[in-house]
Amino acid sequence: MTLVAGVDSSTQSCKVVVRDLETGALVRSGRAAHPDGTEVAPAAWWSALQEALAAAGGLDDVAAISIAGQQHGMVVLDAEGRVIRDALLWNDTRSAQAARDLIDEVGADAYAKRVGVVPVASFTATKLRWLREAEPANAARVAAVALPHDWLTWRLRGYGPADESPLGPDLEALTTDRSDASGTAYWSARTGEYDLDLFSRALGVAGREAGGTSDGDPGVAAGAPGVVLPRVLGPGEAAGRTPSGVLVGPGAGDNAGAALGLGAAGGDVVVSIGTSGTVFAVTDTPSADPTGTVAGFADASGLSLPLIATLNAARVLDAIARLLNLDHDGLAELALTAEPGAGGVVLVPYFEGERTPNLPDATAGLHGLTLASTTPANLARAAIEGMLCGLADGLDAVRGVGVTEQRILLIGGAAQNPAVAAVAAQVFDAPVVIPAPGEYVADGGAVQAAWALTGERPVWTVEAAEPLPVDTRAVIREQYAAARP
Ligand SMILES: Nc1ncnc2c1ncn2[C@@H]1O[C@H](COP(=O)(O)OP(=O)(O)O)[C@@H](O)[C@H]1O
Ligand SMILES: O=C(CO)[C@@H](O)[C@H](O)COP(=O)(O)O
Repeated sequence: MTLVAGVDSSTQSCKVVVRDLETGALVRSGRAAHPDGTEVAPAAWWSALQEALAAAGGLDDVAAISIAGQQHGMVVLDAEGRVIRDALLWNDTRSAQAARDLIDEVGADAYAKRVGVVPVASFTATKLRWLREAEPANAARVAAVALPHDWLTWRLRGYGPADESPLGPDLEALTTDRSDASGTAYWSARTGEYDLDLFSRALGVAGREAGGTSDGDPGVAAGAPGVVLPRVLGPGEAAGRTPSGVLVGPGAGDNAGAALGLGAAGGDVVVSIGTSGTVFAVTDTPSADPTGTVAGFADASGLSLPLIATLNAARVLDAIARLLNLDHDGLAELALTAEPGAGGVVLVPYFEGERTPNLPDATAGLHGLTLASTTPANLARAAIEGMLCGLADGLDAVRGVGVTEQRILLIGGAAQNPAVAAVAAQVFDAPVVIPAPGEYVADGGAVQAAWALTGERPVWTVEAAEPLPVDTRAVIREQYAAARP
């Protein structure tokens, strides 16, 4: 049996799946936790990857692997291949002013036309601008900028600081893929190229794409001017091999990874409820929304991935469950005892600020409280309703760039919660399908590994329950629309 592995290095944890190349059957899996916080030492991802790989039985009998991961995080490397400072993650909002400054200089329309996105604090370019202004000494040392999955892929192939890696700090060997590059705000899904002017506006120095074509190739001579940006691999293109010879696929941003793992196609809209809430679809043509609500990302199969993301999803439920002293099942049970609309109680869940809508400094608010409506059950339901209403607004925005859906595929840690499923059928006005419990981002990595190994995208079956019948309760979105800013 030939085995392939996929990784999801996500915000909260690292997950590994090992699958049979022929059938796609899950053979082994493993996971390990990531530290909390919006600023994380990449070394923690590397040790979580080792732990999750060991839990999944290691790579000795695995032919190929590919790493998908959280998007946008800023990993800055010096000329010795060392990480200069902790990575700022996608949900770190300190670069909100930097985003506004970049838009003022370039224009929202121009950004959308050039790179398919308008900067918000999540995107890498804004984090580089923040670094340049807040930590100029660190900015001056930057020799390469990578995303989380780029850096892990590079380390897995044996690169890194000389005292930590067999192949040393060859920055020219850095790679990324189309989907993750499209989340930087300096790479265009439309042209398939870096926009080096937008990069230098962010960090204040010139950038250039790494020249190495694969392990062993000489690439651009070390010391060539300009900050190194990872070479952008196409779908099915290998990044190289691990020191022990395992083929390494291109990797992907986690949402593009999930689309690949699910086999999402025309008519499918994916709603993912993990740390982030995301709504996205695979489309033939890139989108360019000048309002910046919908990001015109690339997918991991050569197509496009219009996407909205919220900063407040599964952890809203974690917080309210904690407050009510319940576990996830207890929260579900309690929420389902309340009526749709939660007796008029609305939770606008901007606990971490918000990205959709773009309100980086917002906080959460509870509305509609009366003495009669202030019950644990209404609060539990309001948390689920508020979180899903944010995503339903996002679905409307994704429809606004021309996406039409026949069904919604609901995935991510919170999708298995029975109350989330039931309320989703009341909030979304389209059939909701819940795929079998699984790690679809890591599965996308396994698809990439198989693709890089054989030259063909594998066709594996994804099990799913019957669609939930549409059960729209208009009150839920109406009262949310009245309460949110
Ligand atoms: N049954 C459940 N109900 C609600 N939330 C859940 C449930 N199971 C897991 N979660 C939450 O889902 C999140 C993890 O989901 P995941 O998709 O793995 O996130 P990420 O990929 O961002 O790390 C955690 O916040 C976890 O508490
Ligand atoms: O910022 C985005 C997408 O633009 C997020 O979706 C991140 O990619 C984090 O994903 P999770 O860890 O929540 O899956």
